[in-house]
Amino acid sequence: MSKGVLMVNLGSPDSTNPKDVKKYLGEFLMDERVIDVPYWARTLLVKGIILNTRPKKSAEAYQKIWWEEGSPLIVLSERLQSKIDDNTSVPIALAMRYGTPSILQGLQELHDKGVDEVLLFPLYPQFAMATTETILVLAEELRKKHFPEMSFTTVPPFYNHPDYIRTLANSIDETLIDKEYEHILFSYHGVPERHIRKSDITNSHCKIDGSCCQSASTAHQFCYRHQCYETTRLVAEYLEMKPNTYSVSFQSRLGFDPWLKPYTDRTIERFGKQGMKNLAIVTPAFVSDCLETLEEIAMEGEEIFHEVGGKKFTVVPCLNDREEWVKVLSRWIDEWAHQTPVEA
Ligand SMILES: C=CC1=C(C)c2cc3[nH]c(cc4nc(cc5[nH]c(cc1n2)c(C)c5CCC(=O)O)C(CCC(=O)O)=C4C)c(C)c3C=C
Ligand SMILES: [Fe+2]
Ligand SMILES: [Fe+2]
Repeated sequence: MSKGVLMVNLGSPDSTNPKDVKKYLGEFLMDERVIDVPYWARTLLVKGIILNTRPKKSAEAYQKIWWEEGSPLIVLSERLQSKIDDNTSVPIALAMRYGTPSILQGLQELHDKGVDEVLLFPLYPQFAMATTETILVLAEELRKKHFPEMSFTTVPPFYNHPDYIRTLANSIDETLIDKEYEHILFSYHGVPERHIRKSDITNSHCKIDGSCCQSASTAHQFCYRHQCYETTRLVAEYLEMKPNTYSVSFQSRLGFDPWLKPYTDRTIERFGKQGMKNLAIVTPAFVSDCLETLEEIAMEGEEIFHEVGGKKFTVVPCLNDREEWVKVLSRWIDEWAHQTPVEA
């Protein structure tokens, strides 16, 4: 048996051309775990409505953050892969759930290197059906179809792993050490409330009323909301943050369904209106900076804050390819690769 790793991130369009953005959004939004309505309704909504207007607007947003080497999300994921590769002897392939390099290409790359035991590594700290689950389902479909001899092990969501919490806390500390700030906002990507109910394996725990996520439940292994609040609680504990100096919000909502609240844009606006002058913001649902952090938070968020009287808006970068994070991931991979199988 030969081992290898497939790291999977979300993906980006091939370029900022509206045609490429449309192709990417089409693949992304037609995923039944992203827009989880019957196929006919999804087709009507995505192909009939969203793809007629959104690609132009999204392309303009991508143009503001695009780098010479390409999409920040892809470039940063490649840098992470390359640095981990330097630290471990295990073959590491990188794939994107949407766009390229695809999961099929990543598995093929590992297969060509003789790998038949794959560590599937979704690059998401918190579980969501629109992120972790869709990667695992597609990878398994492709394995069965193209690589039946392969076996998979999956890296579980690491939202509460001490190594992740410490690395995230250190990155916050490093960014904010000499900065004045009154409050840290932990802004996570949002999901429709319906997704939380669908992922509730008990069918009864999640009430989305603010209390369920604090009472113990087996539902929490698949509860994005619980996992976001846990990441926040553990980082706050690690940094010994005082109550009321930090809070949680959810960004990037799309459409008219209720999404997880409170919404980030409205929270930033409220803080400014209440007289807050120095706000810091961290985005723990993203391990790599991307459109949602570089444009929606660092540009739009800052603009909202300034419009309502805020002065200083400090954004903590994602973990990206920072050294401590590379070391953590390399160690996780090495520990998996060198563990001795448990005897039956
Ligand atoms: C119903 C729509 C969406 C759900 C649900 C959703 C969940 C979700 N997404 C991320 C991470 C990222 N999303 C990004 C971009 C993005 N997300 C949506 C829609 C949903 N996301 C859209 C339409 C877009 C594209 C941009 C736009 O038109 O607004 C990105 C950035 C990609 C990039 O190229 O930089 C990331 C990363 C998570 C973690 C998540 C659920 C927890
Ligand atoms: Fe998203
Ligand atoms: Fe919950």
